[in-house]
Amino acid sequence: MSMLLTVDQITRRFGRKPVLHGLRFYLRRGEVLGLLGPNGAGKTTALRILSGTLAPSSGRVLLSGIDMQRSPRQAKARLGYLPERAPLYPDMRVDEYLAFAGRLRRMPTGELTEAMARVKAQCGLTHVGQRLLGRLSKGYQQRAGIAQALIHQPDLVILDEPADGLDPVQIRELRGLIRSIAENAGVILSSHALHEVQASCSRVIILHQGRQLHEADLRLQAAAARDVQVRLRPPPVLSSVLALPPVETAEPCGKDALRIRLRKEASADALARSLMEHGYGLLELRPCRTDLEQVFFSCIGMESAA
Ligand SMILES: Nc1ncnc2c1ncn2[C@@H]1O[C@H](COP(=O)(O)OP(=O)(O)OP(=O)(O)O)[C@@H](O)[C@H]1O
Repeated sequence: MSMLLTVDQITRRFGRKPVLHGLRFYLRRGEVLGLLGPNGAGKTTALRILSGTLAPSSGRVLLSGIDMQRSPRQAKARLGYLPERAPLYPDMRVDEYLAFAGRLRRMPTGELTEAMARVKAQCGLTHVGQRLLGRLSKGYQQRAGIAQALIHQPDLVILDEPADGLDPVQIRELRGLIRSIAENAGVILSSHALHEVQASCSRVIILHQGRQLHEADLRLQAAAARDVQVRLRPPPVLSSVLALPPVETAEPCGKDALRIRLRKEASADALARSLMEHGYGLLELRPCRTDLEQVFFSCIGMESAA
């Protein structure tokens, strides 16, 4: 996969106050990268720099190899951006708004009609084209904000706190929409909610006080969530455990104990049954902790139990 976005040692100061300290990361097409951090961590500032609406104090942003500062028009033509406060005009109808967004992107009329139908279908807006933006629910307003960011089929889509203020149903719909966007583009979103990033993103960067403190592949974390530790009597024979249907992988971890990764469709109950059917007594079976929550809270200097 080729590199879609390269962020190279970005810093930013406001007056004498440093707000970002040397951010460095990359993004590939098809990835959803989450910038996770508490309020004031620098997420919005970072996204504004990536979207070309704010200049960095130093460092470079390359989008498909195009330097954002040297060739801003070419670079911006390849990205769609939904700021923290969606740029909506309450007196515009959804169709008028999307047409306006397309004209700002200099799309020819013929192309625009097709593009509007496409983004409305993708964002679930087809039946509200004639509704005023100001009369839509927060969830639909957010969809309209995302639709304007997608109108020109960008390679990179940047969403600042897209789930903020949405109810649980709207959040679930948003997650589906983000997945559909990532089929054709790279996505970066910011959030202060760990569970939101875990649900939507393939990779996460934890930001705190403008510093990039941790980076993790969430697909590996998701697999790790299927890990359990078992202690068995008699002491387990690895090959016999590996042959059990619920088991994807197994490795010894201490006396009479194994760390087992369950197959996607398997449950811990099925594993327990299977082990007992094969003559093992179960002394212990417990889920292995995924450590992202612990890492997040230790990054921001709080205990995870807080
Ligand atoms: N235009 C500005 N002038 C001065 N300081 C600013 C400006 N914009 C942001 N800051 C400061 O930069 C720091 C990072 O702000 P930023 O909005 O990027 O954080 P954030 O992680 O997006 O927070 P939130 O989740 O609250 O939106 C904060 O201390 C903020 O007060």
